[in-house]
Amino acid sequence: MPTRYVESSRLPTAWGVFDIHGFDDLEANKEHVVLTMGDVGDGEPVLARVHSECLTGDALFSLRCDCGNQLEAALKAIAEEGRGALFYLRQEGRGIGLLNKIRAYKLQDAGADTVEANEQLGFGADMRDYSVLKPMLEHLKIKQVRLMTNNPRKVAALESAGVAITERIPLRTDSNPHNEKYLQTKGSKLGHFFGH
Ligand SMILES: Nc1nc2c(ncn2[C@@H]2O[C@H](COP(=O)(O)OP(=O)(O)OP(=O)(O)O)[C@@H](O)[C@H]2O)c(=O)[nH]1
Repeated sequence: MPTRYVESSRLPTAWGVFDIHGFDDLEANKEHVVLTMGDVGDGEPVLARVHSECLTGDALFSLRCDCGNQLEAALKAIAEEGRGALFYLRQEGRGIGLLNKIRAYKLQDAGADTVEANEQLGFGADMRDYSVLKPMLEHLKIKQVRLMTNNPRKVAALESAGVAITERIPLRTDSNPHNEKYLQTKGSKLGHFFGH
């Protein structure tokens, strides 16, 4: 059973009330959460965001990435519609974890891009596994989504979880001097979409 999510002072209370659902991912030994608003299990397309954990961007306001701004923009869009779901997956650092992401930042400060830094640490460019989405979507009875993302892998992941993507909604936020190269590399090397 979901319980009420109490918004932080960073989210305007005018956005309304989200429910929070917890999911145990026993295989990966992770705990994920989903914030929902409204009736998401009625079979109609659900405005949705699959967001990967980024402690530095989401909680510590780092400008090195676009994560915090995207999280806020997605919650706002859901609140404006009064219905939707935000899947917050514990896949810190594109799946390499927080400490390795910090190591990768050091390599980026020395000139590597975000993909090269992962490779220099012995990881693939993107180590995320989205298989946990299937039981979460089934539990919430979500069958169709309008997905807020620039990432083609997330579109594929949801499709393979058996969900129809009725629309992909780009989620661009303003760049800054600290994340410009990172955003460029996501476009050139990770295939992120830039437009509709
Ligand atoms: N390894 C690594 N991970 C990073 C770096 N910068 C941000 N991240 C992680 O990248 C992930 C970004 O997640 P999302 O914003 O959900 O996804 P995305 O792939 O950018 O796709 P969108 O849906 O278009 O935002 C988070 O897990 C961040 O911690 C980096 O330089 N190196």
